[in-house]
Amino acid sequence: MSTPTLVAGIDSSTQSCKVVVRDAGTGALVRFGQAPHPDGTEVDPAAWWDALQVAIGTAGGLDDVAAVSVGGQQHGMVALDADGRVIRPALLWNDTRSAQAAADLVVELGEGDTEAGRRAWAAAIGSVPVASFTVTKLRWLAEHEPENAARVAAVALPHDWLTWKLSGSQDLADLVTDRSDASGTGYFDPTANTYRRDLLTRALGRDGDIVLPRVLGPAERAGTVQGLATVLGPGAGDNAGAALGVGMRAGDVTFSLGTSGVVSAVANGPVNDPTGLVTGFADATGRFLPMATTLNASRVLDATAALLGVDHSGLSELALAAEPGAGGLVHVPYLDGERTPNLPTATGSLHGMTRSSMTRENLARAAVEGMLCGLAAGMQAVQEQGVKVRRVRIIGGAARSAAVRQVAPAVLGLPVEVPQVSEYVADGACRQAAWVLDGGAEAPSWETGSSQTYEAEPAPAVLERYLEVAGRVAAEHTD
Ligand SMILES: Nc1ncnc2c1ncn2[C@@H]1O[C@H](COP(=O)(O)OP(=O)(O)O)[C@@H](O)[C@H]1O
Ligand SMILES: O=C(CO)[C@@H](O)[C@H](O)COP(=O)(O)O
Repeated sequence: MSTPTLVAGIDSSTQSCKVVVRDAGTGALVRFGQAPHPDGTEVDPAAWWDALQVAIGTAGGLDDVAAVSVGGQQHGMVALDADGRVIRPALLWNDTRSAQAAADLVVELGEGDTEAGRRAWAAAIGSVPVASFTVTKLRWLAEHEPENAARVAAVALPHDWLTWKLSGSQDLADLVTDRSDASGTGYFDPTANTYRRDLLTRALGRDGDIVLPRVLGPAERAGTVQGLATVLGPGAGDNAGAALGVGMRAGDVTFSLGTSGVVSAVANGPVNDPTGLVTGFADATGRFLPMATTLNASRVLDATAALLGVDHSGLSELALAAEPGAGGLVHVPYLDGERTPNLPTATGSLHGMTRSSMTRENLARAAVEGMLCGLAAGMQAVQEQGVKVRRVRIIGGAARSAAVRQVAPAVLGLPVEVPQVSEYVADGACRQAAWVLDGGAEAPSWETGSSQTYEAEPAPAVLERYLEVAGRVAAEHTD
C-alpha cells in the first residue's frame, strides 16, 4: 500500500493552537495536537509561536507533511519594526480599547457626519470598523504610543505572522496574507481586491512606507517551511477557514461558538452594510463571507458554569431542566463588552429576577438562551442583507454542549445541524493545503463526516423578550 500524502492545517485561535494532519487524498484524520494560549486581549505573538511548536510536536511534526496552511483569529494587530521584531504585544480582535478610535475614524470619513461615515466605510471596505478592526488599533497606537507607532515598518495579522515565522524569513518583503484575513483589517477592499493605503495612512498618520503582506490567491504557494520541503499555503482568517472546513455553500449559515459568536454565510457578491451589524468580509475561495460577530459566546457558558460550580455537562443538565424562557430570567451576556451591537463599554445583565425565577436551572438556561439570542439577532441582520438561509449549522467549542444543541432550534425556530465534533478551522486550513498541492480550480472535495439534526418546538417569545431587554440595555449604553 502506498503512503498517503499528508497535509496539515493550523488554527491559531483565541484560546489555543490546534494542528490537524490529514490524508490529502481522502481528508481522513491522521494526527492532532493542541496547546493553550495565554488569556487576555493583548498577547505577545511569541506565545502563539511557542504554542504552535508544542501543538506541531503533539501532532507528530511536519517532516512528513507535504503542505501546511495557517488559519488564525482575525484582526489582531502585529506591529513589526524594520528588523522584523514585534514592537508591542498584539492587540486582539476582542480588545475594545480602540472603540473611540473606531468612532473617530467613522466620523472623520463622513466629514463630521457619522451616518455618512458609516456609508463611506461600507462602500470602501464592505464593513464599518469597530474596535475589533486592525485599522482602529493602529489609530489607537498612533494616539497612545506615538513612539511605538513611529517604529512601525510592517503590519501583519496573526496568521500572516505565523506563516512568515514558519518560512524562517526575517525579510518584511516576504510577508503574505490572503484575501479573507486582509478584508478584516479595515484597509483592504475585498471587491476591488486592493489595499486602501489611504485608510491606513488616515489611521496611523504616516505616509505609504508601511509594508503590508502580499495578498495571495486562494491556492497560491507562500514558500516552504524553514528547513523542510513542506509547502506553505496562503492561510486564512479563522472564519473563512471554518467555511472551507465545513464545506459551506450558498444558503448555508454557520454559527461558530468559540470565544466569539459568529454567524456567517457564503455569498457570491459583496455586502456593504452601513449599519455595521454585518461585516462584508471575503472568504477563502474568491467569494464573500458576510458575518455578524459577537464578543460573547463560549465564555458566557464558561463563566456561568463557574458561577454555578458545575462543569459543562452539569451546566447543560441544569439548562435543560428549566422551561424555555428561563422562568422570565433574561441574560444579556455582554460580559466582555459587545461588538454586535456595537456597545464596547456595556456589561452583562440579568433581568426578570424574582424569588421564583432565581433558580440554578433558570440561570443556566438564561445563559444558553442569551448567548444564542445574540446570534439569532445576528442572523436576522445577515438575512436583511439578502442572504437566504437554507440550513443552519453549529460548530466551535460550545457546539459540544447538549443544551446549546437542543435550545438553538427553539430560539431560532429552525432545525439546526451539528456536524460531528471536529476542529473545522484547522480542517479548512488542511483542505486549503491540499488545494495548494493539487492546484485545481476548486478546493478538493473530501468526504464530510456525519451530522446530527436537532429540532424543537419554536419558542419565538424567548427571542422577542431578549430583544426587548437588549434594546433597553443598548439604550443605557448609547449617548
Ligand atoms: N461541552 C462544552 N460545552 C460548552 N462549552 C464548551 C464545551 N467544550 C468546550 N467548550 C468551550 O469552548 C471554548 C473553546 O472553543 P474554541 O472554538 O476552540 O474557541 P476559540 O476558537 O475562541 O479558541 C472554551 O470557552 C471552552 O470552555
Ligand atoms: O473577530 C472575529 C471575526 O471577525 C473572531 O471570530 C475572531 O476571528 C476570533 O475567533 P475565535 O478564536 O473566537 O474562534
